[in-house]
Parts: sequence; structure tokens; C-alpha cells
Amino acid sequence: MLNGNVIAVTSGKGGVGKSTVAINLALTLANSGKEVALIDLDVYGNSVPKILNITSKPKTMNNKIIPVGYENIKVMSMGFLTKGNDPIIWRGPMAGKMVDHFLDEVIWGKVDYAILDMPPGTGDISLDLHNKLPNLNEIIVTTPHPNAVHVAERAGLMAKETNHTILGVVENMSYFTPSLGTEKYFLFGKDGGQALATNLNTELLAQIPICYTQIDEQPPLLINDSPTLLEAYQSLSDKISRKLPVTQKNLS
Ligand SMILES: Nc1ncnc2c1ncn2[C@@H]1O[C@H](COP(=O)(O)OP(=O)(O)OP(=O)(O)O)[C@@H](O)[C@H]1O
Repeated sequence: MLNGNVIAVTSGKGGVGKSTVAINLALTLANSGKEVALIDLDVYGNSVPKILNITSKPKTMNNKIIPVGYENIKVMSMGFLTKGNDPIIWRGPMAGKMVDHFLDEVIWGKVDYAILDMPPGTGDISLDLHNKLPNLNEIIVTTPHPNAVHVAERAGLMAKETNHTILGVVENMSYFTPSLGTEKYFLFGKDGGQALATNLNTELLAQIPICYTQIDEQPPLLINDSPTLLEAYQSLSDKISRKLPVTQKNLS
């Protein structure tokens, strides 16, 4: 059974960087000595195995699943259980059952922080989780773009309706700074994350810049690839550790 502080990383729209934020927050918390689980609950659009380049599959013991280790985090994803890039064609209740398995049937061991990469929006899986984990904490991810903010607000309102704790808002892809300059270019608009935080009566936890390398390379996705990302996520993870300290309960 999953234990520790459970943090759902959620958003309204897809593509705003929810998985990227969930993964980097998990890695940063783990680097500071915490026991961290990362659970990819984006059943239909899972991307954690691809981003982390994990090709191994989880093993089982006594009919329970052993999560896959990546650096010092324990990872579970729907992507581990499918063949190649096969699409998952399930109806809501089946997907809900898989979520139950991930929470109850995996040998998680001691966990200080469980980071859940949620599906975008307010669909069946989100609703199931809201009911299953009454003590859920939530981080709402948005870009500064007004459309993303508008849709993310719905995810925030769902968290409020179910009495979950909103830890705050992470604004991703906030701005772009060219490599030879210091000026910030607000490509997707400005202050959308702050507006969302104000509307939800919560805090803006971080503004994560658009990261890039050369035009013909992949953008750096992980803290290990970019000092800028590392700094942004260090500050985010410090804030989360202060808001949700590891208690004796988690150490048992
Ligand atoms: N700060 C950033 N700078 C540059 N690229 C980024 C940044 N954050 C995310 N990306 C890129 O944006 C794309 C979408 O990110 P990600 O998959 O994390 O979004 P998501 O919200 O989880 O999407 P979905 O809900 O569709 O799974 C990816 O290609 C990712 O590499």
C-alpha cells in the first residue's frame, strides 16, 4: 500500500509539461535524500518510461509488483505493461482498476513522497483518485497562456470541491532567454501562473523557463541536463519539503 505524502501533479490541458514537472520534482526530492515514488497515472497518454528512457519491465513477487528503479526513485507506469507503443483502449472502470493496482498491489516500501503524474483534465481517473485518496495534495501545472490557465482553473476547482490540499501552481514554459542574453521573452503571455494562483487562493510555487539547446537537439528535459532546470526544481522541491515535512509516520 502506498504511504507517505501523496502529491498529484495535475493540469487542465495536455502538453503543458505535467509529466516533465512530476519527473523533475521526483528526482530533485530524491537527490535531497528523500524516498520517492513516481507513479505515471496518465493511463492513455503515459510518457514517463519514454522521457526516462526506461526499457526494463517491473518484476513480480508473491503476485505483487516490484516497481522499476530509476536512479534513486521507484517508478510505475502503465507504459511498462504494454507492448511497445501499443495504444491503451480501455473504458473508464478498467483504467480505474489499474489505478487501484498501482496504489495497492505494488511493493512500494518506505515512501516519503509519492508523486502522481495525472492524466490531463477532470476525467474518470482523476475523479476516482479524488475519491480514493482523500488526503491528496495537488500541484497545478499551467503555461502562462490564458487558455491553459482557464482550463487549469477547472482542475483546481475540482481539487477544492473534493477538499484536497492545493500546494500551489507551477508555471511552466514561463519565458525564454537566449543563450547570449539575459532578457526574458514571454512567448506564451505573462503572469498567467500568478493569475491562476490568485484565483485558486494559493501560491505560485515556481516559474520554469523554456529550456533549449541547439536547434537540432532535443530540449533538455531533466535536471541533470540543465543547470537552469536544476535551480528551478531545487527551489520547488525545497518549498514542497517545507509544506509537507517528512513525519515519523512516513519513516515506519
Ligand atoms: N520548460 C520546458 N522547456 C522546454 N520544453 C518543455 C518544457 N517543459 C516541457 N517541455 C516539453 O513540452 C512537451 C510536453 O511536456 P509533457 O509531456 O511534460 O507535458 P504533459 O502536460 O505531461 O503532456 P500530456 O498531458 O500530453 O502527457 C514535451 O515535449 C516536453 O519536452
